[in-house]
Amino acid sequence: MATLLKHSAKYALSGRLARLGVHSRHGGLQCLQPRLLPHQRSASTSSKILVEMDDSTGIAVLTMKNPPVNSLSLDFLTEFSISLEKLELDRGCRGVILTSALPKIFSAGLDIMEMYGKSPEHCGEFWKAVQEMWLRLYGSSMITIAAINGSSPAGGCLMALACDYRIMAENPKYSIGLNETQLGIVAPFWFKDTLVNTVGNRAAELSLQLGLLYSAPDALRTGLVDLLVPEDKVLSTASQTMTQWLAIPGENAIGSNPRVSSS
Ligand SMILES: CCCCCCCCC/C=C/C(=O)SCCNC(=O)CCNC(=O)[C@H](O)C(C)(C)COP(=O)(O)OP(=O)(O)OC[C@H]1O[C@@H](n2cnc3c(N)ncnc32)[C@H](O)[C@@H]1OP(=O)(O)O
Repeated sequence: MATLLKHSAKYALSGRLARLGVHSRHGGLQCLQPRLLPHQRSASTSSKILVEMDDSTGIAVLTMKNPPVNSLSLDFLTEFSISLEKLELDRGCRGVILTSALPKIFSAGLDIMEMYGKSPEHCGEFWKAVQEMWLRLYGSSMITIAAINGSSPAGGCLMALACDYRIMAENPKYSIGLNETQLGIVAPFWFKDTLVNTVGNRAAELSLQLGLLYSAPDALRTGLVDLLVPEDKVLSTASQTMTQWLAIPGENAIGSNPRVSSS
């Protein structure tokens, strides 16, 4: 079941995109430039998300700006999914870097106020939006990199785990992890499997059962993140890393992912 996850998410969305007449944009090798000229950039912004697209590289930076902590409210989730869908439909976009505009916080996870004292209808709508966002991100046919420039508990961590690669600021004060058990939430299967796929069975068991939050160095040791860099280098490193990933021709990077190819 675990290995089916990413494949299922991609399949579900590729089916939907195919119905819209959209096919993979991953073409051959592209000459990528690390620096942009202003006319090569385009930006679109909604109240909670800023999307900056570099047409010369095919790399978009999606910046979350939902103060105070980038919590995943219904409005935020909806804007996020729409932004990602637009990028998915943009044949020029091949990679998305996900980051935060807020100091010290990547995302605090689900907005707890959306789950408190709300009607069953609202809760249903909210949970649907959560799953929609997860499907879009985890199943994206673009390369996705989380540039984690602050703490990222619970759903914030899961958002980063849904990306292909995670780069975190090496600030020991920042923490990341799936601490839902501490909050009385039992992890659904897709949530557990996403962690198992990333850190392996034993680390996932400990992490989930104890609801552990890891410091940045411990997150690297556990494999929860792939790379630590100085705080002011998180975004530039994400761009360089994305350039390497996009240099892999065609869909090989996605097709070579064991989570996809073994299922
Ligand atoms: C891919 C798809 C994925 C899909 C994802 C699917 C996930 C499924 C399961 C996930 C479950 C969850 O995420 S449940 C949510 C779990 N999240 C948490 O428990 C996070 C708790 N928050 C924190 O740890 C901290 O706030 C942290 C983020 C580190 C920031 O600390 P700071 O000291 O800088 O700031 P604070 O003073 O604590 O918080 C500032 C204000 O923000 C509010 N705040 C903090 N967290 C909040 C939150 N989650 N929702 C609403 N509001 C929050 C506080 O109440 C404060 O409000 P004022 O007092 O008014 O100023």
